[in-house]
Amino acid sequence: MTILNQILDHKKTELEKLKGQTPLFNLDKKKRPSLYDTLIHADHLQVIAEMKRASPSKGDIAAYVNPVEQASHYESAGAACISVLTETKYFKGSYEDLNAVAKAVVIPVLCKDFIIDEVQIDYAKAAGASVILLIVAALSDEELARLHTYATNHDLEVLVEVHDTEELERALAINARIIGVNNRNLKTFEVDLKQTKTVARAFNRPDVAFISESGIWNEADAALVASYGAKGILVGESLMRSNNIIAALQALQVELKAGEVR
Ligand SMILES: O=C(O)c1ccccc1NCC(=O)[C@H](O)[C@H](O)COP(=O)(O)O
Repeated sequence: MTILNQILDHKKTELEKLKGQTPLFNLDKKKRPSLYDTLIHADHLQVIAEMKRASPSKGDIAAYVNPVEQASHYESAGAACISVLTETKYFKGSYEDLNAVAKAVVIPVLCKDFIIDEVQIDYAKAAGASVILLIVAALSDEELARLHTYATNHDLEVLVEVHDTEELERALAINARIIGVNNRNLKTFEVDLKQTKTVARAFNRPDVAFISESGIWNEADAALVASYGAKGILVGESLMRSNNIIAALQALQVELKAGEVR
């Protein structure tokens, strides 16, 4: 059984609990900038900086980091968005982390989870997210379209994650505006930044904000995926492990040159 299937099986068991409760979070509603607009108008690579305590591939990364401090460093270093992992069992995240970060920053906040049901979107919104993630590999076409519509009807932006060109076609079929290619193979955990190139070359849609996710460690990695056409990157582990978060994040914000090779 793949790790994705294990995570999704566990999610199904959690859904009943979520459905039996009402999400109660302390939040003053903020109007955050649009992640899509930021990406589309970018003149330098935009960083979605992730609050990631642990992962299935690496185990503990930074289990006891204070999410508010981490997010505040990200925001002051110029991050375009903060991604907060809310999955509990494998990533040690929570909706409480998301809510704490949402209260502390004014930039867009992404709820990074394995969403398979509307109730999770309700929790993400209630906790303060302005963006949610939908993973094409985790959903049927009908589920993907339904959850995408549900989120956008609730004033949320959606990052639609793909791993290959087949999944890209499925994302384009629901008119996804923000598409991210995950460079991590969820079966082997291998990371290959060339996945970004393969997917970028398969479409030419300047109206779609295209980002590259996972395995970005330094300026050279950032410049490489920018040269493939990425307007943004989603970065977790390298920033979580950095002892100079601000410098590390600023180095990733490389200039976007017009007419990058795709
Ligand atoms: O990170 C994992 O091990 C992982 C395993 C299975 C499913 C998802 C996983 N990660 C989620 C992510 O998409 C990453 O946290 C995100 O792209 C940042 O990646 P990185 O910069 O490599 O930490």
